[in-house]
Amino acid sequence: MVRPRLLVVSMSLPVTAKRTGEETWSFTMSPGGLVSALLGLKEFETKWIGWPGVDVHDAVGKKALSIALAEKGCIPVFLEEVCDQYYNGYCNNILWPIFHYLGTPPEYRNDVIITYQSQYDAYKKANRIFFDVVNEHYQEGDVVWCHDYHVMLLPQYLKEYNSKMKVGWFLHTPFPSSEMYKTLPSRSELLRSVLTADLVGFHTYDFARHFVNACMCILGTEATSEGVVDQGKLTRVAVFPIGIEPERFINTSKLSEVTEYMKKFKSDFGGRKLILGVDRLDTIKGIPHKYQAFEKFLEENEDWRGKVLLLQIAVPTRNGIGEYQKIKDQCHGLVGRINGRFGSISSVPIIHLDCSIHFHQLCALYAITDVLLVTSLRDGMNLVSSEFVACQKGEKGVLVLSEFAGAGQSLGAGALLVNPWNVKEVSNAIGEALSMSREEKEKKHQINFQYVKTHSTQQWADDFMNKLNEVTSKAEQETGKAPHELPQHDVVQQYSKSKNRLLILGFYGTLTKPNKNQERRDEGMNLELHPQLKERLKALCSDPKTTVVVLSRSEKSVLDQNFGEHDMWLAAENGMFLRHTAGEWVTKMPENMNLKWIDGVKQVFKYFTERTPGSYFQASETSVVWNYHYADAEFGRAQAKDMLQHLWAGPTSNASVDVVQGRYSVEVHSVGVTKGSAMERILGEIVLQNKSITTPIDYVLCIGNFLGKDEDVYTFFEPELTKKTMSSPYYGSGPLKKVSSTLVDVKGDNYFSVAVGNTHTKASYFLDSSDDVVQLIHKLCTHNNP
Ligand SMILES: O=P(O)(O)OC[C@H]1O[C@H](O[C@H]2O[C@H](CO)[C@@H](O)[C@H](O)[C@H]2O)[C@H](O)[C@@H](O)[C@@H]1O
Ligand SMILES: O=c1ccn([C@@H]2O[C@H](COP(=O)(O)OP(=O)(O)O)[C@@H](O)[C@H]2O)c(=O)[nH]1
Repeated sequence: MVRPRLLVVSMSLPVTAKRTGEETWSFTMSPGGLVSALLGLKEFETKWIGWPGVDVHDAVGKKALSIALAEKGCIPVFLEEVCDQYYNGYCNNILWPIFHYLGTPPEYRNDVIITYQSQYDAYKKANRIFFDVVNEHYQEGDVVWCHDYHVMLLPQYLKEYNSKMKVGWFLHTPFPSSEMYKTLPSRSELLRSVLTADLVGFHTYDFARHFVNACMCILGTEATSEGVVDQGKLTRVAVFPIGIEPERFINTSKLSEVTEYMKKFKSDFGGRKLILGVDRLDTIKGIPHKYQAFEKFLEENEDWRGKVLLLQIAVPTRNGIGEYQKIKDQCHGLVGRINGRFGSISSVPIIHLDCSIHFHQLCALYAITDVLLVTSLRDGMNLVSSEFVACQKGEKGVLVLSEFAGAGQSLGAGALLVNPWNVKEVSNAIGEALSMSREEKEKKHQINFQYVKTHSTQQWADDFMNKLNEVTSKAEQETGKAPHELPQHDVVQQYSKSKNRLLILGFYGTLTKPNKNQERRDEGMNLELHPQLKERLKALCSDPKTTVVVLSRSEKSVLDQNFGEHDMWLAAENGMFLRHTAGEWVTKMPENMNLKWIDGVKQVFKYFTERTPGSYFQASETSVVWNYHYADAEFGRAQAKDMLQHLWAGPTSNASVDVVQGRYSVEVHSVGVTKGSAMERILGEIVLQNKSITTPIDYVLCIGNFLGKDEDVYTFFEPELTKKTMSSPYYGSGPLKKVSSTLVDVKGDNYFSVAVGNTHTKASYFLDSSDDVVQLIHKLCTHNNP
């Protein structure tokens, strides 16, 4: 099978560069799990795009570094002056703490606007720089795999530029509950961008669920078992727990150098039991909590004093950030205190090392460890746990693992899970691990070893890529059916040529002001006519060759209020009532329409409104709608489900009604009340009142932001369907009889059906927002005089 080339994009490259001369560079491996994990991708032709860990300002240096990195399959991204504000600022001081439930750091609380905004600007700039580099190296067919919170805007930049690029985004950290995520000022922009990717991946179900939930609460998208649906477009969201490259650890542990280290360390530690900690010195790793728990253990277990050593490898990280300096001091203080309390002339209970160690030493330590202690307060996965499992030999050690690490979900069965905030619990777990029987330790180890062996990095990447390919090939199949961007030039040209035009316009989302933030809570507010439309509509409607119909689900009074002054047709309640603004309302309900169900439905809606804060309902003459735009989204949805049960069991059980679920609404109306079905009657009335009509309608433009059930209006005028409709009994016996053969003359090039803000539609074309509708109307009314 030919695999596509893979462009991996992450903030850091796997190597950190150091300048050794004008044109010479040396490299060390970058720390952290993301790098370790991605180095395990062997079966793809991979180019890695990222920051080389240094600022380079001169062209000679950049060129030399690019050449040296190219030999390692790496492409540098030079971030220059934005680097500090971007990496230390927005990424690691805003996104990182929020994603790990630490909240916004204190310094931002007094300086939210300046600090936040300048750092977010740097974030945007940096993402643009990443975009430029990806673009420069992208070849058709490549897959672009974006990693982590550093590049959340990248999917959007890539897709805007080339919608055919296959783009995946994977988050290595937790995605927090929406309650925490909501505090981020740029919350919706980041979510929207991530949703443009073809596939979005997380380590655990919790993180995926939180993401889907945040989209639902903040953007008002829908959740399905496959992912997030926004305006009909589905973004797949799935869970891919990362692994390690087990063979690398297993084989390295067998090397003689490693065996030598094992012997040496054992002798250095003087027969004491070894508790090991390996973490970047990061606030989320809970190192102070680990020390406090160990102190408690020593306090309560006098017998173990002098017989156990806690060795903590605290790998330096993010030195440019104040919080990371503080945590270092805090750890040093605690170690001093505990060593002072429980140490002796010949030994101390804690060795804390502020450094990284050689891979062979790391494997040797993993191999001889009795207890690996992981007390992360939050951790995306924690690969150290898996590495420890892979390296264990002889009598096995025990994994004590924080329940707040992603690894807790995959290695929990073979570990002692702990809440790192509960010092006593961790202390007890240390005791339990140290005294566990050999058999029990072996049993636990085997469970985890099987998992680690079978869930490799390669497997993880294969799963992600297979899913991405599946998703994108499905999307390609569907692209043929997708609507095209409205060719506005043709729309205007055909308009100029035509003699009798019909314009059918929706109201909400079509002629109202667009929701700028694109957040759910703003949706219910935009019920007023777009401010730039008034004059333009006036001009449009005063053209004698143009008939304008506003076809909305709104009530008569709302249409009167917004459009009463123009020379046009108003079709309220999805066409159940119709009037020309010069005349009175007439009822256009089908005969024998039974509306007896309305009172019962109103009672159910009233009941749920009282019990759902922020919800409300509106009853018109032919339908009842319950809205929960302003209610808690998740609760609103649960209530809506419950409401459906009540409706089906009660007032709608024997009634001929449709119950339609909108994004934040439940609507009940008589069967078949759709905009498309109303079109026939509307057209009949227009013709009837326009007795002098001599020219057939030779231009139809239908624009809306309609519910799925109302999209039948887009197909109503399609040339083949129009012919069918013309010969239907309705026309034969009704008011259109006389003009039926000459009523509508649309052949396709003079018919435009347009969905606003929705590319998953039956309409042939789309426009992005009502701002575009305003522009278009402007062009139509100035077509002779632009
Ligand atoms: O490059 P740094 O800023 O120094 O940070 C190192 C990496 O830390 C984070 O790693 C995460 O990825 C691991 C693998 O998926 C996961 O096991 C761990 O729980 C995470 O914390 C960060 O997400 C990376 O971007 C950094 O490179
Ligand atoms: O001196 C060291 C010790 C460990 N590690 C590696 O750092 C990674 C830590 O990954 P983890 O997922 O546990 O946490 P992260 O640092 O990514 O948050 C592991 O692969 C370790 O082998 C390292 O780079 N240098």
